[in-house]
Amino acid sequence: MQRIAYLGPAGTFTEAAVRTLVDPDAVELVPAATPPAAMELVRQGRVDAACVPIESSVEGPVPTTIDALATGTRLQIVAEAVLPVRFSVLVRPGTTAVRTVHTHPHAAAQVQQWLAAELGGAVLTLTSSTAAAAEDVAAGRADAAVSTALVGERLGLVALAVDVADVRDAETRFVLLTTPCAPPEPTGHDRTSVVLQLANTPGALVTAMAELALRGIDLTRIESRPTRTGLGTYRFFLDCTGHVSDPLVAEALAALHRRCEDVRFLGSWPAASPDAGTVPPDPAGSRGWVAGLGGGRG
Ligand SMILES: O=C(O)C(=O)Cc1ccccc1
Repeated sequence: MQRIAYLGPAGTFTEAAVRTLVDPDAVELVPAATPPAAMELVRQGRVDAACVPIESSVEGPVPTTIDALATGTRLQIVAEAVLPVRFSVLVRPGTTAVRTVHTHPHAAAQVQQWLAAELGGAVLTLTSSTAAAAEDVAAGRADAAVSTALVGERLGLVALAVDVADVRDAETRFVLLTTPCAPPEPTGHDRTSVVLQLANTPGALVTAMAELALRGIDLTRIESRPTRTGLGTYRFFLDCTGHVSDPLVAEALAALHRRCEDVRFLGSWPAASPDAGTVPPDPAGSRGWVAGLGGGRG
């Protein structure tokens, strides 16, 4: 039976995400304390895959996930799930005053106005997941947790408020990672991701991005993260539409490989949200035109 690690403990949004990506009855789900810990289990061969949150529509990237993707032995994204997130504020039955609140940083970012308005004086502590925060409440280590209704029911907590959100319709993207493998077959709605290490020269980033732009490849995400070797040195995470088997995406990756100090391929996989379209193999028939010149046509 395949073993799949996920950001636990049981009841996290990540568990809900992994359940949409694999048949939960056909795999063993293995909770891990943090995204890097889940990813390390894959690198050590102790699980077959890991599911981790990578970005949210409100707070942007999950830094621990993307840093662990850029360093250590390479892992590859093979699938993604985009989930709407709804928060409940959970307390133990009979709680009358809330002085401490625990939650995950991405949940905190999505309910900060609500917390300030409703629980203004409470001290916020960040936890490794929303379910871990709820466990803290159940164990008496916190008065309230920003978590999910489901975890509240499981732990015998009650909801002080449900459907709490500063921004309506927030979504989080989760990815399924394995050791390097042949990417899943192209579907026509795929996403490709790379991490670039660029020379510290004027125009290096613009030139790299131009390799996509000039081929009509849509850049769907760009992040920079410090390399931790000194101020002013960054890695760039680029997501684009298309699949490594699309000729234009392959050409762009080859050009990036020529231009960058290092390119780490993070995978090509079916996109869950509609921002990823197709990259036509020969827009305007230009390849056909060049091929024809060799035969005296055109
Ligand atoms: O803590 C969780 O339940 C997670 O899966 C991480 C997370 C936290 C907040 C929003 C989306 C994902």
